[in-house]
Amino acid sequence: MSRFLRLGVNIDHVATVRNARGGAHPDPVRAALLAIQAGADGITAHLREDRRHIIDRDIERLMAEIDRPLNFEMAATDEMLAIALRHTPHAACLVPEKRTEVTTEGGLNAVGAFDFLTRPIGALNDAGIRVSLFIDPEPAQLDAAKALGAPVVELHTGAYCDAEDPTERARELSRIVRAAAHAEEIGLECHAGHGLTYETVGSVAAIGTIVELNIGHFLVGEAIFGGLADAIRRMRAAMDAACP
Ligand SMILES: CC(=O)[C@@H](O)[C@H](O)COP(=O)(O)O
Ligand SMILES: NCC(=O)COP(=O)(O)O
Repeated sequence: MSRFLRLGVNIDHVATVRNARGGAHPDPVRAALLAIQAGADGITAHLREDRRHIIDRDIERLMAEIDRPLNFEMAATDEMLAIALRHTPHAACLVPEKRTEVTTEGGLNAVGAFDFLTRPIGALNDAGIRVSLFIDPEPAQLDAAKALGAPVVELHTGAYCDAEDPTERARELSRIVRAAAHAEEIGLECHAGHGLTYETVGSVAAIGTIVELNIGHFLVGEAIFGGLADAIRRMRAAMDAACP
């Protein structure tokens, strides 16, 4: 039997389209419910400090209306920590944020921001929220995550997905493979995500120590052409086909 790899569907960019007109349509919570029906094992939503896509009310509604784990992506700020502690989602994934970036450009610097991260990680752990750190696939970052008491890391797959040159893509994939092996060696649960597509997902899904993938932007884009449920089912099939 193949191993089970969870698919978390990120609905941020349903909210991007909604916010383009400032109204209520398309509703990201409706998208989350549809994603679950289509096979999502969890929902991921990133409440950015500038609220460019997901807004506070979306998080309140997701907590009330979905019956699958919510992975709440957040910057490690006092404001976001208070929101996480108020809602107590299943998981909180700490991500770096820059106001001017178009998307999350790199991983959290768990090594450099070690002292700064100690308090929010401790508070989330104490509240029973499963803490994950969104980091680049670097062993030193995983070691810092472990030392900080985070039980989970999510490896940033953006550099691998964005690489156009096959040699560079292979190099980026090996970094992910090595980091995922290191996660198992030091006892961290390993997730991955960012920029994954039908084309790039297989090589990451094939890494046996990764147990969850979080995928959003590509699925929302594909939904324009064939519907969200169909895109999720195709992604699930691509993951299953690659699972050892
Ligand atoms: C941390 C991460 O990877 C997600 O937040 C996702 O990329 C969607 O949000 P943005 O596109 O706004 O970064
Ligand atoms: N943490 C990664 C995520 O949730 C989805 O990233 P993307 O597929 O929207 O790039």
